[in-house]
Amino acid sequence: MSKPAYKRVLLKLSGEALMGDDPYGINRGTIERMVADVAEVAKLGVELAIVIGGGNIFRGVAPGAQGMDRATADYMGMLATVMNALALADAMRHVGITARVMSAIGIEQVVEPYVRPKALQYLEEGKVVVFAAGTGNPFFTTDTAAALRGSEMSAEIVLKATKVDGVYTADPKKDANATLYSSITFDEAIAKHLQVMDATAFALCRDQKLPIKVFSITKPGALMRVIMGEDEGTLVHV
Ligand SMILES: Nc1ncnc2c1ncn2[C@@H]1O[C@H](COP(=O)(O)OP(=O)(O)OP(=O)(O)O)[C@@H](O)[C@H]1O
Ligand SMILES: O=c1ccn([C@@H]2O[C@H](COP(=O)(O)O)[C@@H](O)[C@H]2O)c(=O)[nH]1
Repeated sequence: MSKPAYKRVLLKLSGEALMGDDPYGINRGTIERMVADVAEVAKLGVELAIVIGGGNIFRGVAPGAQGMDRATADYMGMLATVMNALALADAMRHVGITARVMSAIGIEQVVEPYVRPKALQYLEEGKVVVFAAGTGNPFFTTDTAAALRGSEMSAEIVLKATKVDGVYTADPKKDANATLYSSITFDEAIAKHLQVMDATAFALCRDQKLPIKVFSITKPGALMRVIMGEDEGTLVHV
């Protein structure tokens, strides 16, 4: 069997994808399918650092957050990612994968704080590290957290596992004529205002020369094909 294309990756898992067909929250079957994909990769010996989004929970509370102070709402969003991270780590435990959750905001009774050398040690030990609470700062996103933690962990690539199968000329959920890029430069993605990731995340990855692969988390076998270096999704590069 051929070898994985990467030794260490930063996997950004869509929070919104976790709700499956439910209106919000965590769909059991969906998280189990995601974890099965992750477990397959972890068992190959690929070091996995994961950042999880919060759209599945935050979308549920968003109507109540209307008119709120932005920073307060953002802290609520970050807390949503902590819940997802705990659920993800627990689902991994069920399939025999050891995961450690590290939070960017201090809630030490619940999860350990993010400490870079400790996270690196866990990865070297073969544990999956789930980074919760994004960057720990309001006005950012978990995509930027993925770019940040990917850089800090010296990952070879950021894998954005989302609800669409790559980067399109426009949002494919809104424009039926949008076409898929097989690759695109960071500068082009930023200049064209492609909203699949925020510009801060693109800019940080560009400056760190950290490529991004955007692919579908719902497409069976897509994560494994990406890990094996096969043609899947869109590569965003310098
Ligand atoms: N040019 C584009 N190409 C592809 N997707 C795009 C584009 N523009 C906008 N999108 C939208 O971006 C979404 C993915 O990004 P988004 O950050 O919203 O979600 P996520 O990362 O999957 O979820 P979460 O934020 O909960 O983790 C896609 O579902 C798609 O509808
Ligand atoms: O560094 C961060 C990361 C996230 N947030 C807030 O959390 C929600 C959920 O994250 P998604 O990236 O949208 O999944 C986000 O909308 C922000 O409100 C943050 O403030 N800082």
